[in-house]
Amino acid sequence: MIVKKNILLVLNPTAGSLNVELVLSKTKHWSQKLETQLKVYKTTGNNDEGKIKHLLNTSTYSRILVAGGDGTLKMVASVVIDTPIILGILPYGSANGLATSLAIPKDIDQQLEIAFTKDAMDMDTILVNDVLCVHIADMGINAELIYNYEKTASSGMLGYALQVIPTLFKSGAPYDFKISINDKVMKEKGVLLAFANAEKYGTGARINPDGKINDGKFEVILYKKLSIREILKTFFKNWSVQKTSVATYSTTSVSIGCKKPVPLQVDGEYIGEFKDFSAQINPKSLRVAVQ
Ligand SMILES: Nc1ncnc2c1ncn2[C@@H]1O[C@H](COP(=O)(O)OP(=O)(O)OP(=O)(O)O)[C@@H](O)[C@H]1O
Repeated sequence: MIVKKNILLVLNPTAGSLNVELVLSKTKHWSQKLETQLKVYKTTGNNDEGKIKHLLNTSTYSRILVAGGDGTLKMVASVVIDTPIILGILPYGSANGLATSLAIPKDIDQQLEIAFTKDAMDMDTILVNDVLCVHIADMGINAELIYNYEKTASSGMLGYALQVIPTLFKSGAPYDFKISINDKVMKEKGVLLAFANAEKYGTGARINPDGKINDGKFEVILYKKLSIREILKTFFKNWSVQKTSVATYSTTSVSIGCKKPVPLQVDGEYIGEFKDFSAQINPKSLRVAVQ
């Protein structure tokens, strides 16, 4: 008797750009073709994490395919972190930060081929103030922008762009940062300080050109200045800031103290305002199928 591999599809029916019927029928088709046993779990927004943990306790799954946005992906990642289970990404959110950095294609059949059949990359994750970060976290002006965007009913990139100017008017930036890396302490002023595991934001803007998601390190990137023009340019793929206004440190951990509370966002989600920050790498902690 052939024992079929168990595959779990976690699908968020409310995610930004998801066509539920299409994803379901294509995934079932690939599962039949590859002779796997498919279980579908549709999220409800109500204790999905607990219900997925329960499914994993009752059967052994070799892969979990995640159809949704960054929120759904993070929720599943937090369940499978430090386990051998491989994640397949079907990116259908309004912004798909990790998928952009991993160059997951737009075509559903190509996505499913990767998710079902390709080998896993063991990627690093970061813990930022005890919050799991798979992609990029930052403190300062971008987190203020995300906070203002989440407060309004607007959606999509335009809604986000419209918040740039009002955010800059109200902003608490520049901030005073005391950055401690190993035994070195640096006092710097800046408008944005990022903890970058990946190379690019979901928009495609390359914040961390030398960043590798599986090198056991992350980059602390300090933007000393950012003009309105430069912030607007972060919406475009070919964005790069002038080297003179940026300082980059590659590390496995950092702690940061601020004189006043600074807003923090992790993987596109606003977390809150803090005076003290810490970030540590969790090397090779998440297995993701890539091309
Ligand atoms: N059936 C559901 N009904 C309502 N909300 C849901 C449901 N399933 C999941 N959610 C909510 O969806 C959110 C996660 O959405 P996700 O991030 O995947 O998509 P998105 O918001 O379109 O994408 P992005 O994060 O890329 O902007 C969570 O807040 C979760 O609670």
